[in-house]
Amino acid sequence: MDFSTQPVLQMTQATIFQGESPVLSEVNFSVEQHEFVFLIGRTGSGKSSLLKTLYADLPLQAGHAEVVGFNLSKIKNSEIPFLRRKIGIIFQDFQLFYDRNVSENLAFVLKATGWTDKVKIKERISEVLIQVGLIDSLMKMPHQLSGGEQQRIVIARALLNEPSILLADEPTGNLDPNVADEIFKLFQDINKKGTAILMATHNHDLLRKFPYRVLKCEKGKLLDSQMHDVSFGTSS
Ligand SMILES: Nc1ncnc2c1ncn2[C@@H]1O[C@H](COP(=O)(O)OP(=O)(O)OP(=O)(O)O)[C@@H](O)[C@H]1O
Repeated sequence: MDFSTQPVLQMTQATIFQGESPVLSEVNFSVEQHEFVFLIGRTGSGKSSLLKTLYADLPLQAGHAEVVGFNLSKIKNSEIPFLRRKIGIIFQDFQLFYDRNVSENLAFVLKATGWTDKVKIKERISEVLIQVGLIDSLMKMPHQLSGGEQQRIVIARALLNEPSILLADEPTGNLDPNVADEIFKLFQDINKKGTAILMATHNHDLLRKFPYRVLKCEKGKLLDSQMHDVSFGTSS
């Protein structure tokens, strides 16, 4: 079987819950390996809840979802770290360890995901830092870096285990417009190298500038620009 033709994630008739309350229902969509997809919708419309369900932070209580080969209805707690190894997760707030330098922040993730060979750990850390343009910051503490640089480290951290998809929740939300553009370019480069991207954003400039596919949370449903006429104007 040629796995490159399999969608990297697929949801069928899913309901996204926060506790007992349904947030989105009849969710049907898939993302292919090469795709860059925006996720939009008003505040509180369910973007973060959908992303959290995809990385098994919220349980899938109804419907079907397959993410990087894991069936979310059947996933065991012990399997969740393996799911997250194949998904890179990027938040708006950086969640770096501020008492460890960049190298230690990245090494922590590698060790926690089963890497033991010190030489390989060092090599992989260098590779991802080169990819995000921050190899010179290897020994710096996070507070010595700008917001944009910290976000690059977070992206480097997400890339460590060569994920099939990056799930990004407002990754440019706290950054100046110029810095946000640079970070966005980095996501595009990563996508061109074959990693799918699903990015929640309120940034209408990005939506206007880049004609990627759009998923929109609206009135408890998920609209897909491949099938529906999705307007950007009401998504903030
Ligand atoms: N931890 C939680 N417990 C209970 N309800 C929650 C929780 N987090 C979010 N909700 C509710 O779920 C709904 C969807 O919220 P969610 O955070 O997914 O929206 P969002 O589209 O990501 O919003 P934003 O753009 O502001 O990040 C909202 O009604 C929200 O109040």
